[in-house]
Amino acid sequence: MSGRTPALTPPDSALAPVRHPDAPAPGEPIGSHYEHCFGCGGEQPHGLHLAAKAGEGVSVTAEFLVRPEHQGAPGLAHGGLLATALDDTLGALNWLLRVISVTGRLETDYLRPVPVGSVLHLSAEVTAVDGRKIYATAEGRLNAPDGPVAVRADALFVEVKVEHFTENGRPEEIRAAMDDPDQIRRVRAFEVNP
Ligand SMILES: CCCCCCCCCCCCCCCC(=O)SCCNC(=O)CCNC(=O)[C@H](O)C(C)(C)COP(=O)(O)OP(=O)(O)OC[C@H]1O[C@@H](n2cnc3c(N)ncnc32)[C@H](O)[C@@H]1OP(=O)(O)O
Repeated sequence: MSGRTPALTPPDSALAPVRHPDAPAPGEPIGSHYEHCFGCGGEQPHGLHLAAKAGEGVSVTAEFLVRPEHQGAPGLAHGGLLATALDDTLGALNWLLRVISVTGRLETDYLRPVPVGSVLHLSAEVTAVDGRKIYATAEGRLNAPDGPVAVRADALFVEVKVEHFTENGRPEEIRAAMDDPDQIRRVRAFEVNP
């Protein structure tokens, strides 16, 4: 059973997404947006360590090795972590559009169990943009880019300013991020663009 709610169907006024001229080239690694991110950060020992790459158009791919720390049932990935993997892959699309956006809504279909030891091959693409609203879709395939689809999602991301983080994040982490030249460089990549 699957299907998406009307909130995830772009309105007639929505436009086709446009790849930003400074987006990473197809095949180029995108890198983590924050080293402590549970999805893609290198500093999270039990995180998913997703490694995303730019695709063609406004799309990305990523891989997720399911480790024992990611179990829900014995030997199987936890569904919430699979949603995290989809969410974080969708979040990497920010680099193709060169806007900062956050998940407003994420609807996930679980089609097959995902065993520990599997590599989930994820892909995501923006399907439409309507003002601040970014409509996107993602899927995860088992053990090969053309393997069986195990999970899929439709999502609505909403464009935000950097103040979304600086005004809402816990001050300790915000201060540390502001003191980290690499983090500032990442955020500036968005700010210098229209
Ligand atoms: C110094 C450090 C810097 C660090 C720099 C890091 C940079 C790189 C970060 C990348 C990160 C990615 C990581 C992975 C993706 C996450 O996991 S993001 C984390 C999870 N998401 C969140 O925490 C978001 C929490 N929600 C919110 O903050 C607010 O609800 C939102 C989503 C920003 C929207 O609030 P808002 O800005 O007040 O906008 P609002 O007017 O309510 O909505 C705008 C439009 O969207 C629609 N909308 C909003 N929510 C929904 C919804 N749930 N369903 C349907 N429609 C909706 C509204 O109906 C409205 O539509 P229109 O009326 O315009 O037609």
